[in-house]
Amino acid sequence: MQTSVIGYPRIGVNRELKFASERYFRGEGSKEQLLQEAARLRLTHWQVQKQHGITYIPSNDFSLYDGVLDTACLLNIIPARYRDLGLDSLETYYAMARGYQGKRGDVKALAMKKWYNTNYHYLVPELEEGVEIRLAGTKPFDEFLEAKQQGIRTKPVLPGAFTMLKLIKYSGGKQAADYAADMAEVYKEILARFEALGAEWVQFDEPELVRDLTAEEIELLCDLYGKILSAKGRVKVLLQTYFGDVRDVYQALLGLPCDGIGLDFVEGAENINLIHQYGWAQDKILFAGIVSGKNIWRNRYRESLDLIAELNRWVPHEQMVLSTSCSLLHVPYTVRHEQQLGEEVCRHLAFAEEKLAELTELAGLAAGLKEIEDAAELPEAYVRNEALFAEGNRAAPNPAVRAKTASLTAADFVRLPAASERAEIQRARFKLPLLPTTTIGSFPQTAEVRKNRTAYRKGRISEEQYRRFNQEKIAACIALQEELGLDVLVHGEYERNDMVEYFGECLDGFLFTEQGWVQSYGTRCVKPPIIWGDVSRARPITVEYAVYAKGLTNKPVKGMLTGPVTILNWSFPREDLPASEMAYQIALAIREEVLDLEAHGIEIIQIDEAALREKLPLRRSDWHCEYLDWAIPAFRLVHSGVKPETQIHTHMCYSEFADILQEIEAMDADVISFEASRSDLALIDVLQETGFQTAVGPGVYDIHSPRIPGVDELKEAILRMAEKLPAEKLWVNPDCGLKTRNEAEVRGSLQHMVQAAREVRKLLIADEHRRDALV
Ligand SMILES: CN1c2c(nc(N)[nH]c2=O)NC[C@@H]1CNc1ccc(C(=O)N[C@@H](CCC(=O)N[C@@H](CCC(=O)N[C@@H](CCC(=O)O)C(=O)O)C(=O)O)C(=O)O)cc1
Ligand SMILES: N[C@@H](CCS)C(=O)O
Ligand SMILES: [Zn+2]
Repeated sequence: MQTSVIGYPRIGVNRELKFASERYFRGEGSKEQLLQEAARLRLTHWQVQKQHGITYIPSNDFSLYDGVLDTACLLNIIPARYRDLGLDSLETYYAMARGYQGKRGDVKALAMKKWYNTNYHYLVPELEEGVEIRLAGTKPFDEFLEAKQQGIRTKPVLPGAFTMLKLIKYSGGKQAADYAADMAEVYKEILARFEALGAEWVQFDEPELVRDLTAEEIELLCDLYGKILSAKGRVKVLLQTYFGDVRDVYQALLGLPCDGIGLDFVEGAENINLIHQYGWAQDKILFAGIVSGKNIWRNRYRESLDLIAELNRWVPHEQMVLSTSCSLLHVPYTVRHEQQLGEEVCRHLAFAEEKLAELTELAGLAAGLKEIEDAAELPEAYVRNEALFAEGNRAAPNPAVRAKTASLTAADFVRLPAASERAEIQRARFKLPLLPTTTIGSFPQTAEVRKNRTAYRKGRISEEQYRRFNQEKIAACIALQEELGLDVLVHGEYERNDMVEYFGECLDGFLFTEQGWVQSYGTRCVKPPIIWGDVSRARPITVEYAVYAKGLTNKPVKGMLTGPVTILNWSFPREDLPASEMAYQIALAIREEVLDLEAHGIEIIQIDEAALREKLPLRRSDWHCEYLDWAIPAFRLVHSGVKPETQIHTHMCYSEFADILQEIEAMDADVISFEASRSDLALIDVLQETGFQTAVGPGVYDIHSPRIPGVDELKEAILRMAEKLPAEKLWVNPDCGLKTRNEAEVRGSLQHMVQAAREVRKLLIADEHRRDALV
């Protein structure tokens, strides 16, 4: 049986692409050096897949920043404000990705959004009226040729036309359907070019097909592909779906003149039922996504072979290719470099490279499926795999933890008194000014901050030296915030490598990797911890630094924690427990930390739920039973035990919140900060329309861009907020933590933010007085 990989990680085992890009951004490395490193990585990735015997190796899955942005540029979808900078194509690309502030102008970056239900973020293409969709680049063709020159005939991969049309933000009056004909023309041209270059297969990624689709959307899909495939020559087209099932379009897909359909059997359990119900098409190859592209656990061959056997009832062997369930972008490179985890753990793990081996091994076993059923002696690979799973529970259950989650009652999820009553108590306690200013938690994770951590980890400095350094940073951070005049301060999170990995390291039940990097956006990566056993808190985690920071100022200092849903969503979860049980275990551990902070005099505690929206099922019909019914209670469980006067904040980033505002309100926090700036503060309209009650801080500027927002721009943002929402419920803050920025950028931006808040505050108070005088 043949094998296919949907996409491969690209940042580099040692994050080489990140470092080369950031050197280039700082002006320390040339464009040639960056492009050379990129080419080296592409070759390495193709070679490793070839060595593992993968039949269909992807190309154009590589990106210097983001694949959707690459495709927007390829299709000429570049807003005028970036074109007008008059930069070369690479610099224009980075201006769209990161914003630009320099001699040629001052423009914000494109909006950034979560890539479906993952922790990867893509740049939202923006199509202005009058911009012609046309083929305006050669990247996919260049990379195909680059691989071909190395003797590897790849399967080029691009986001499909339907998905692109759905992801684009239309800034004129037109809509997706208005561009269908132009889009189809370009995709036809792309196919013709690949045909001429000698490609056998081209993969169009269509994850939009796993969402709920209307009749018009299905019509748009059929219309698009009817056109794109109408003049197709020999080159074969694979419509690749992932992250769910295609229940709304399965029959329509069978009717399209494509050559292959990729279905996800890991996250799309319903896909097998669709095949049962409607059969398969004789003219199509099934790319069966059976090896998970999201988890880091070994594939259980027996179950996969059972699934293949089941599929074989409708799809003959020769019409089936074994595939990953989605791109391997979402898992780390390889277990080989993990020195600390130990063999007894590592043998259960499969990162990208190990998944390549699994694909090939499984394909070999699947080819002899009949023999496995009949054989007296089972193949060695099969026996080895079964033995691994026969080891049983990897970590024994922790009876104390299980007893706690089992004895939870409804009252444990309710904070008293009601939010409105708490708001009064807290107003009297904190006496904060109108439009209080604060930040989201982290301050710059500079090279020296990381060096300090690395030095401590490697035993080059003592624990005391390590802590002293962090204390000095905290003291400087508090001094800076006082100097800038912020109202609610933070300690800066200098002790944390990452808001989730850090808690993973401090809680029992988690494992963490040394090299398990996964790209989150652009050059930024995370190392998700692994949930291995039952989770509990062995000792206080954040109290010491929080108390230290509080002792340095008379202003309130927010304690800073990561919430259970985010810790769970940004970790690699175990698969032998329901998500709700894992979430409640983590919630109980973080609850202990909340109560400890409160007991040590921390009056405001922020519990970040940055990832709350991320794992919301892609289909609305699945939202409650599968997710929100435990995710919201898990958050409530964390803070329900605090006193009325303790102010609980939460923070969420990079999501579309409009459709779950009711549930967000039900989290019952006292204050919520949202990402809003990069989506043009559109959220505040929805907050207004829905009469959102919780106090909010819709981020007033985008922290992911190095540009420093001007005072006027910030005033305008705050005024827009104050026009729509009651000023006494508004907070002023950046849209996320400041860890990715440098100190000069932070100082400049916060200075402007505080000044803008003060000026708007004055205006509002003057307005109020004027109104009072009139009355
Ligand atoms: C809010 N976001 C987060 C998401 N997911 C998370 N798990 N965490 C998040 O905060 N998803 C949505 C957004 C995404 N945003 C970001 C923002 C920034 C980063 C980021 O900066 N990542 C860092 C890596 C962070 C880290 O773990 N650093 C470690 C390791 C540092 C290191 O490289 N050490 C070197 C030596 C360095 C030296 O000596 O100078 C080494 O050990 O070899 C640490 O600080 O200890 C990044 O660099 O990409 C991610 C997501
Ligand atoms: N407190 C975290 C939240 C990021 S989503 C930070 O400031 O980095
Ligand atoms: Zn955030």
